[in-house]
Amino acid sequence: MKWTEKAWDRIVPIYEQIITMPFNQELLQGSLSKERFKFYMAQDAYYLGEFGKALSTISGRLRDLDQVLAFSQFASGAIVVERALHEGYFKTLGIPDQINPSPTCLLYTNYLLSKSAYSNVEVAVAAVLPCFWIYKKVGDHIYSQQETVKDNPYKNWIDTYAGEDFAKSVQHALEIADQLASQSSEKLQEEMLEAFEMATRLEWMFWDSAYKMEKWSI
Ligand SMILES: Cc1ncc(C[n+]2csc(CCO)c2C)c(N)n1
Repeated sequence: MKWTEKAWDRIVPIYEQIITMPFNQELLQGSLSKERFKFYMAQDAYYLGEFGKALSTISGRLRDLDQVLAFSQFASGAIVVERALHEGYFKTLGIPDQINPSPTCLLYTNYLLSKSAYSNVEVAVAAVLPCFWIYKKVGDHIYSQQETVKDNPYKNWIDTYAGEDFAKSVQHALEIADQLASQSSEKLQEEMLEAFEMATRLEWMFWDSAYKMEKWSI
């Protein structure tokens, strides 16, 4: 069994809950409040910048040059989306340039930055994988259902991760994770699974915190 198959099996219960979260249901229906979407967008822009840095760090730590190149392309992909948000949604929604991360956003980004710098690079790759894979799965799910909803105001955002190029990146990231896992000990593979599960949980929390428009309690 491939490592990625084991990884998916492990997070199926979380994935099933992600699909039915109010944030994603309302995004799909087009009924999500503008306030919540705006909160999400601002936090996501912060997330994307930090995620891009984590991917760059991983890129520099990989040994195989094809993998180095792939991760540096993923990093620029994340920053390009961040820039596009700034040019587009930030202006139309009136989001300020300076974003203070919410507790969950800071938790998730710092988790990824810390894994990318201080864990084995195999574990770091496993930690960033849910970002790709969960968005692909959730995106496909939403995309397949949204035909029923006319004039969804969030259509542009839903389309962001629906293209062929994104599908190829996800496939490539999965292949790299499997290549690395196949050269790793059982113990390291288990550590990779744990990081993958933790980051999946943090994806759930990121949507949940956007729906709640989470604030710092002090
Ligand atoms: C919280 C959060 N998690 C994942 C993504 C999706 N995403 C961000 S960068 C990237 C791949 C490289 O461009 C993908 C798939 C997001 N937008 N926000």
